[in-house]
Amino acid sequence: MPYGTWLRIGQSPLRLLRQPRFPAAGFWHVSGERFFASARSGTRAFKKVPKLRRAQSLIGVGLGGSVFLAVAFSKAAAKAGREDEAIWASRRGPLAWDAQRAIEFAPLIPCIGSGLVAVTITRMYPCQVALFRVPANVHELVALPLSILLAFRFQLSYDRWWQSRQHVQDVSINAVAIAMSAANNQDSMQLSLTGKLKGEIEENERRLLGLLDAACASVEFKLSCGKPPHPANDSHVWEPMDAHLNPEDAAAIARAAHPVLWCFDSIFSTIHRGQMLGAYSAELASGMYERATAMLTAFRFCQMVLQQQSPAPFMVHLRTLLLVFCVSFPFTIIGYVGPWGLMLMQIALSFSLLGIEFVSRQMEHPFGEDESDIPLKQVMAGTRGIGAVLDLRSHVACSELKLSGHDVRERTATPEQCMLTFVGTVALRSRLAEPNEATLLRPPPHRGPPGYAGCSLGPLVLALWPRHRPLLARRTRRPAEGAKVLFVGGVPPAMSSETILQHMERFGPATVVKRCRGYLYIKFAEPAAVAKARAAPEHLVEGASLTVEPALAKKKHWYCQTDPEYPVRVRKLGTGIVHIQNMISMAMQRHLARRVLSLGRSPAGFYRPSFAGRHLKHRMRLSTFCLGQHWDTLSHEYTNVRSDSDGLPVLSLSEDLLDLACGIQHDLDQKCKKQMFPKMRPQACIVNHYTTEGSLGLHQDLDESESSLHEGLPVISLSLGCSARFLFTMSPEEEIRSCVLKSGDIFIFGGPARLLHHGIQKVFPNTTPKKLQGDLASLPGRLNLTFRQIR
Ligand SMILES: O=C(O)CCC(=O)C(=O)O
Ligand SMILES: [Fe+2]
Repeated sequence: MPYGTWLRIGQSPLRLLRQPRFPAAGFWHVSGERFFASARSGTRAFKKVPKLRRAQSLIGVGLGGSVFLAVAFSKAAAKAGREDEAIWASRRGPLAWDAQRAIEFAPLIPCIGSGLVAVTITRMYPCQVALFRVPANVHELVALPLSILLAFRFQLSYDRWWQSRQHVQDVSINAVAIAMSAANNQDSMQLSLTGKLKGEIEENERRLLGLLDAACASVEFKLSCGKPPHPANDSHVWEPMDAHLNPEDAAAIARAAHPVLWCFDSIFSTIHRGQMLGAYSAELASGMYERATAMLTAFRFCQMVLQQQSPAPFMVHLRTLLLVFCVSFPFTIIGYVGPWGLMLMQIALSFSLLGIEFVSRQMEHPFGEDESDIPLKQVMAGTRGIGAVLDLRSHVACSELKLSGHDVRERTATPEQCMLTFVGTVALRSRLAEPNEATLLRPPPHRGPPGYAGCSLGPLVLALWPRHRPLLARRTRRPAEGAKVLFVGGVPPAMSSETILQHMERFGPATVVKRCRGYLYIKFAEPAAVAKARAAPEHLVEGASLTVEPALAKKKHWYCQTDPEYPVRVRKLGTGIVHIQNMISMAMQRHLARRVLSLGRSPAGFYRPSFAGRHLKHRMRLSTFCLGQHWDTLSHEYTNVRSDSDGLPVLSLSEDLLDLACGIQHDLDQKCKKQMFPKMRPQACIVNHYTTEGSLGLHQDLDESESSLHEGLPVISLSLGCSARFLFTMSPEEEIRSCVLKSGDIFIFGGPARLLHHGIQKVFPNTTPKKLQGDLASLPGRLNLTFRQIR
C-alpha cells in the first residue's frame, strides 16, 4: 500500500494514533507510522526524513556503545580481580550462557510470544491495528498495584535472605561464644581443682564442645536438606556430625528423630551439669543458656524460612497482574512503534518486571544448591574448628604461648589475658574462616590496663621499639600513684578487711585505703604488686572468689569522649530533657563494664526483681542491683538492705562513680554555657541489665524524697553495651516520643521534666561497640546506670 493511501485510510481509526497516549509517543508515533509505511514502500519514508533517521542511528549507536563499554569495563574489572565490579562479565552476569547465570530468561518466552503476535498482526492488518489496541489507561491502572506488589515482594524476599544469613551466623557465633565461655572458665578452674571433680568438669567441657560441634553440623544438614552445596559454597574441611562426640552421644544422635533438638537438649543439660559441678557460676551459666536459646531461635527462624512459602493468594494475584501487564503490553504500543521497536520494548519491559519477580523468587529460598544460596558449610566451618582449637589450647600452657615470634613467657597472665592471647593467636592463624567472626573475636585494641600489653601485637611492637616507648607510656595513661591502688570486688559483708589484706600482702606490702560494702581499695607500696595481684588466676579467700582490677586514677574529666569517631552531641529534647550522644569515652565505658561485672557477680549483685501488679507479683524483664541505697521494687522505698530479695546489705556507691555523675553535670553545663539542671549529688545508683528480650514499661521515678522531686534534681542515666529504644512523654495522654540510646550516651531529665514518664521499648541485638564486646562477653545485652539523689 502506498504511503499516501496509508495516511488517507488511516484518517478515521488511526486518528487515535496521533494523540500521544503512550509516554514519549510523540517521537515514536511518527517514526512508527513511517516505519510501517517504509516496510510497504521501500525506503521512501526514511528518505523523506533524513534527520529522523540520523537521530535513530545515533540512539542505536549510543545504546550499543554503552552496553559495549559496560561489558568492557566489567571484563577489565574481572581481570583486575575486582569481583564486585565484574557484574556483567562474571559467570553470574546476564551475558553468561551457562547455568551459572543469576538471571533467568525463560519467563521472557511467553512475553516475547505475545510481542510476536502483535508484530504479525501489524504486518497482516496494518490498517486495523487500532482495533487491537488496549488503551494505555488500562495499563496505567494495572501498573500501580503491580509496582506496589513487586516492591513489597522484592523487599520481603531480600530481607528473608539477609535475615536467614544473619541467623546462620548467629548459630555459629553463639556456639563459639558458649565454647569460649566454658573453656575460659575451665582454665581458671584447672588451677584450683584436683582429682575426681577436675576430671568430671573436664569431661563435661569436652562433651559440651562436642555437642556444639554436632549442633552446627546437624543445623547445616537440616537446612541444606542433606544436599551438597554449590562448589563455590563448599568448605574444605567438613567432618561427620558425630566426629567429636563420645560413643554414647554418637549412638544417641544417630537414633534421634530430630538431631538438632537432641543436640540442644543435651547442650542445656551439659551446661546445667557444669553448674552443678561448680564449674560455671550462675551468671556464666545463664549467659550460656541465653546463647544456646539464641542458637535455637536462629535455627527455628531458618527452618521456618525453609518450610514457609509466600502465601498463595499474594503470589497468585501478583503473578496474574504481572502476566496480564507483560503479555498485553505490545497491544498497547501497537502502531506507535515499528516491529523492531515493539519487540525491543516488550523484551525490556518483561525483562525488568519479570526479573524483579524471579530474582525475588530466588532469594525467597536461601537454602539450597545455588551459588547465591547461603554458604552454610563455610559459615559453620569456622565454628566446627573451634573445638579442636580449644582442645589444642589445653596442651599449650598459656605462659608458653608465642605470639608471632615474640616470647611472652616472662609475663604471667590472668585467664582473661590468656583468653585474649589465645584469641589473638587463633585470629592470626586464620582458623576462623569467617571475617565477621574473626573481627568479633579479635581482642579489643589495647588502651587501658598495662597488663594487657602482652596480649596484642601493636603495643608489644611499640614496647620493643625504643623510640616509641614514651608513646606507649602515654597510652596507658595511668599516673604512678593510681597504679598502686587495687580495687577488690565481690567482698562478702562478713569478711574482714584484715583477712583480705593478709591475702593481698603475699603480692607485696599493702594497706587498706578504704573499705566499702561489697568492695575495698588496697594500696601497695609498688605498682608491680598490682600487676602481680591481677596476674594471679584467682583470689579465693574463705571460700569467696574476689575480683580485682586497678583503681581509677583521679584525673579530671578523663571519662570524656575524645575520639573523633564518636562525636559528642548535645540534643535538647524538651525543657529539662537532654540527650548527650557519645559523652563517655571508650576507656571509661570499658572500665564501667568491668566494674559492673565484678560488682554484679558478688553476693549482693544482679537479681531479677518483681513488681506488685494488681493481683500478682510480676517479674521484671531485666536484672538489677543497686549501689548506695537499695530501691525496693515492691514497697517502692529506698532501703539499706535488699528487702525485696535476699536481705543482704546494699553495695556502696564508690567515689569514682559519684565523681563521674557530678562531672557529667559539670561538663554539660560547660558545653551549654549555662546551668542546665539543679546540682545533684547521687546517693543511689541503680544498675540495670537487659538481655535482647529485656524491656522496661513506661514509668515515673517517683520514689525519691519530696524535696528531691520538688527541686527537680535530675536523674542521670548512662547506657553501655547494646543500643536501645528509649520512650518518653510528659504525660500518657501526650504523644510518646522515642530516641535511641547507644553505648556511651547520657540521658538526663530533671527540672520541670523530673516526673517524665519513660521506659525501654526494645534492646537492639549485636549493637555493642566492637571495642566493648570483649569486656561484656559474659554479660551481653544492655547495661544502664541511673544516678539519683534521694533526699
Ligand atoms: O534503662 C534505662 O535507660 C532506664 C532505667 C530506668 O528508667 C530506671 O531504672 O528507673
Ligand atoms: Fe526510671
